[in-house]
Amino acid sequence: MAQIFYKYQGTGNDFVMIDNRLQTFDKNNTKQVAFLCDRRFGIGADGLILLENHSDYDFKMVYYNADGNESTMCGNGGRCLVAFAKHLGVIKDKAIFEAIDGIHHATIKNDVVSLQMLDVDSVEDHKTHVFLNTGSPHHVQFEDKIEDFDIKNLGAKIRYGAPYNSEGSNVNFVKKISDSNFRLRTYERGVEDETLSCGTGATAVAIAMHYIGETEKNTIDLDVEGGKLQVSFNVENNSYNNVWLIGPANFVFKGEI
Ligand SMILES: N[C@H](CCC[C@H](N)C(=O)O)C(=O)O
Repeated sequence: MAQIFYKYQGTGNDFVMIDNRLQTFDKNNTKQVAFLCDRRFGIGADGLILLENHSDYDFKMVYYNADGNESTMCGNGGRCLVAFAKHLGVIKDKAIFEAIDGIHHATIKNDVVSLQMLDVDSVEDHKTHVFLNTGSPHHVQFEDKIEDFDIKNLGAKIRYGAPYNSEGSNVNFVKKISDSNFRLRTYERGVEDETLSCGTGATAVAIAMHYIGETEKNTIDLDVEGGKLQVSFNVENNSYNNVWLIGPANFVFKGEI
């Protein structure tokens, strides 16, 4: 029987989306997920996301990186899943759903999705870089030549090197434009390449810049390769809460294999 696949993208971070409310998708078939995400032999995407039923919330999110392995929270993917849920009629203009890192609230207006991210209570300032977890692990460091540097090699070296090693981390390179605007490029774990945008990465950069005193703003615009995201938060004695990731989430196509 043919399986229906959708494609959504949020500022260039793209995902194969599957309505798995009938639990028909083989979740243990890593090779099948990697095939579907393969940009030559398959549909092509940075990740694959299942929409599933949930007894207490609007739906459940299951996220896989392009390497086929289930992974931690995907901010852009969560935003795209809210748009997908609306398309399917599962929600109207707001959602509460469960993901691997907990419960998320979201709203959608036209094609813009606002997704509440988890609170961040621990930020590590290592001077050369900042490390924090915004639902996925993120290493953040400045890069003056952000428009032209070898992100794939430098990103891989950091991602596989100590202290991250095999578990790894996503790696974000940032340049300050103003107190309320930063540009970032991200090497993503599990894609093992640069992605045009990383939602948990943009969230990590915004919080990191505030934490190290690069800005006192709590609404920050993030320029990513695939567009623009906005992150807002409240701060209470170095704990970040009411954290929101805002940006477009667009339907690309529906097809079957
Ligand atoms: N590759 C990430 C998960 C997806 C993060 C990114 N796509 C986002 O929008 O947050 C990881 O394995 O930690």
